[in-house]
Amino acid sequence: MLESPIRRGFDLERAASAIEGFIASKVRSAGASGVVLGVSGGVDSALVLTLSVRALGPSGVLALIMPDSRLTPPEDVSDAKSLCDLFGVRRVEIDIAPIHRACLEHLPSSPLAEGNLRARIRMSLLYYHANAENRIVAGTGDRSEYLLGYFTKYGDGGVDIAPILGLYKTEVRALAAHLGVPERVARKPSSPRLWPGQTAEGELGFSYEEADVVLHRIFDLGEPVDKVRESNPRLVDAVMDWHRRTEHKRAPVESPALPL
Ligand SMILES: Nc1ncnc2c1ncn2[C@@H]1O[C@H](COP(=O)(O)OP(=O)(O)OC[C@H]2O[C@@H]([n+]3cccc(C(=O)O)c3)[C@H](O)[C@@H]2O)[C@@H](O)[C@H]1O
Ligand SMILES: Nc1ncnc2c1ncn2[C@@H]1O[C@H](COP(=O)(O)OP(=O)(O)OP(=O)(O)O)[C@@H](O)[C@H]1O
Ligand SMILES: [Mg+2]
Repeated sequence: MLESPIRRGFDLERAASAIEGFIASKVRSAGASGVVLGVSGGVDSALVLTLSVRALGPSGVLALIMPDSRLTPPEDVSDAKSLCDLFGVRRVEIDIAPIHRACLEHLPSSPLAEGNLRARIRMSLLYYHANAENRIVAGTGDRSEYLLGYFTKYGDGGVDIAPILGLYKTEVRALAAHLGVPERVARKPSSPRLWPGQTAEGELGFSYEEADVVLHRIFDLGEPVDKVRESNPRLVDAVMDWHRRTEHKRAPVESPALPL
């Protein structure tokens, strides 16, 4: 029996069945023909692809491979293609470089905004295909990214369903390997690849192995932050800083109460 690296007694096989049931039920209740998702060559999208195929069969899944040809490593594209071929899933490849370049002709320079624009272009292309083929957009965000707010609002965060939002990154890797995702993808260091040289752990300032333990103790076990802090104050402060700064990404859009 495969165990979660951080949660005792949490059975990843049963988690996989629950996620597969969720995907099938959401597609059914939406009256959709299946899901569409972006497949990057990274582990999160590889796992959602795997679970979606198990839930819906290959014909229920459409994969968009959306490299920016100026930035995306070619091995990511070949990993993404191989994964789709492994599962017999239809794949559409779209180079987003010309779209990104065309947008920026009209926009002032900002490295962060230019990076997030890539995620938002991908979201728009996913929704185009969702509309065109009566599919729903399957998100690939995991619990670590969600609690840290490590995603682009209305970019990779703009989705219809979030099948792996309950799994920490360390669990995503374990489950992906268990379900047959090739090791090189299951172990690939995470990166949004929104700008040159970007890695998730480099930008966050800590590893997912470190963060997941802290997040689990605080958000699942309900331990007081001050108690968790005793083990490693700098780490816990850094993790909670990401969490607090991104509260707005997890909250419903706010509107004023009107004096009616
Ligand atoms: N208090 C508040 N209440 C309501 N809205 C608020 C707000 N503060 C900012 N905002 C809005 O949010 C915007 C900032 O959020 P956002 O646009 O997301 O931008 P931001 O969080 O600054 O950047 C996105 C982060 O997610 C990372 N990322 C992106 C994509 C994928 C992955 C990955 O894991 O692969 C990671 C990326 O590397 C970067 O660190 C502001 O421009 C503003 O519009
Ligand atoms: N080149 C790409 N082609 C298709 N989809 C992409 C591409 N880059 C990013 N995406 C979409 O955006 C999502 C968020 O990117 P992110 O990097 O967090 O996920 P990942 O690459 O699947 O895994 P990891 O977080 O471990 O790198 C991806 O899972 C995928 O759905
Ligand atoms: Mg990635």
